[in-house]
Order: sequence, then C-alpha cells, then structure tokens
Amino acid sequence: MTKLSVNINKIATLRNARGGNIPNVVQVALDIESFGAEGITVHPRPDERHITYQDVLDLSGVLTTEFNIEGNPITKFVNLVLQVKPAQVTLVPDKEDAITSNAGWDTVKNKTYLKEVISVFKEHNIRTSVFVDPDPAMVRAAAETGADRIELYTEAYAVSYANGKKGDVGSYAECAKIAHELGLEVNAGHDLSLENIGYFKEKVAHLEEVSIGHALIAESLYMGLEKTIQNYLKLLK
Ligand SMILES: CC(=O)[C@@H](O)[C@H](O)COP(=O)(O)O
Ligand SMILES: NCC(=O)COP(=O)(O)O
Repeated sequence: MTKLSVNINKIATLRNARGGNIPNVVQVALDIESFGAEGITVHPRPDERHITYQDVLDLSGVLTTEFNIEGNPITKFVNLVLQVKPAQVTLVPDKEDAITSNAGWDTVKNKTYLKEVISVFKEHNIRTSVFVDPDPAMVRAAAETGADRIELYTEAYAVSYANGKKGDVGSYAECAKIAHELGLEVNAGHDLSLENIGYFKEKVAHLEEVSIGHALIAESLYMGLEKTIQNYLKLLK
C-alpha cells in the first residue's frame, strides 16, 4: 500500500484570495484526514503566497496523521521545521521566484550541504526526504547524504502520460529500485492525478508515499474532497 499525503497549498491559495479565513485551512486539513488521507503536506514558500508560516504552526498542534513540510532549507524554513518537528521534512531546491517546484536537487554538487542540513533534522528525529529527478546518479548521491527517503519529481512522468507515452515511467521504476537497494525509502510527487497515478503505482515498486495537491483539489471541484480522496486510496492500495 502506498500512503496518500494531501498537499493543501491550494486550499490556502483560495483562502488568501480574499484575505479572510474561508476556506479554513486547518478545518479542511482535519476533514481530509477524516476522509482517509494518511498525511498532510504543506510547502510554505518564502513569500507565503499560499501556506503561511503561521498555518504550519496552527496545523502542527492538531493534525493526527503524518505531517510533511516541504521547502528549500533556508534558515527561516529550518527554524520553522525544528519548532514544529513534523514526521517528515522534504528538501526541495526551489528558487524564490519559481511558480512551482521545477527541478530536483543536484545531489552530487550539493552533497556536503545536504549532509549538513540533514544531520540537523536527524538530531531532532525528523525523517528527511530529498526531492530528485529520476536520474540514477542523483539517487546514488542522495543515499550518501544520510537522507531517509527520496521524493521522485514526477512532472516529466505526468507530461509524458498526458502525451500518451506511458513508457516514460521506466526511469522512475529504475530509480525506485536503486533507492530501495541503497536503503532509501521512496516517495513521489508533482502533477500526479487520478488519471496518471494508477499506472505509476503499477509500474514503480517500493512506493511508500505520494503527495498530491494541485490535481486533487481541482478534481474535488467536481467530485468533492471525500470522494476524490477515496478514489485515490483505491488506486494506491
Ligand atoms: C515539491 C513539489 O513537488 C511541489 O509539488 C510543491 O509542493 C507544490 O508547490 P506549489 O503548490 O507551490 O506549486
Ligand atoms: N511533493 C509534491 C506535492 O506535494 C504536490 O504536488 P502537486 O500535486 O501540487 O503538483
């Protein structure tokens, strides 16, 4: 079984559009948990365009499933994660002005830096995951950073699936296998959807967890959050 962590960034985007508290991000997260999701993911960006640092603090006190905080480990982010002590921190090499995450780490070039950051989180018993492209060299170097997991960046898969090239899942399957052999657990995320998740799950072994937000919230506009989450859970069994 692969765990579903729902990324609620887009709930905060909607809330922020009016400056009030509709929808209430914390309440939606609790409802998502009650609908069966096994985790909540947030990605507080430096400009707080969606999830704010205060949201992360508010969520940390009330969530009962696995809390996953994603982001570039700038000092402000590291301090927030250490304060909250979530189950998992996912390190993403985001540029400040990026519209969304658009690349995995170069774990070869950044190995020393990642090792240092990861050791800080490890001292506080926070599981670490490193966001990487489906490239065996990046996976092998990730294993040398001390990380517990990798998160495979799935945008390329989602694009290829939409273009009818299902075979492009091969590099992901290979990287998941290498990661597993090296003792790393495997997460995946970005642009996964009800349409493309089933094939990914079928072809990529050792898939511990997927974090899904953008498509899941869009699909919920038609199906409602509860039914959408249940449909994901069926595909991830
Ligand atoms: C790390 C990752 O893959 C992203 O999908 C991210 O969490 C989404 O961020 P935005 O919601 O800001 O696009
Ligand atoms: N780590 C990926 C994530 O949290 C969700 O990405 P997306 O589904 O919003 O593209």
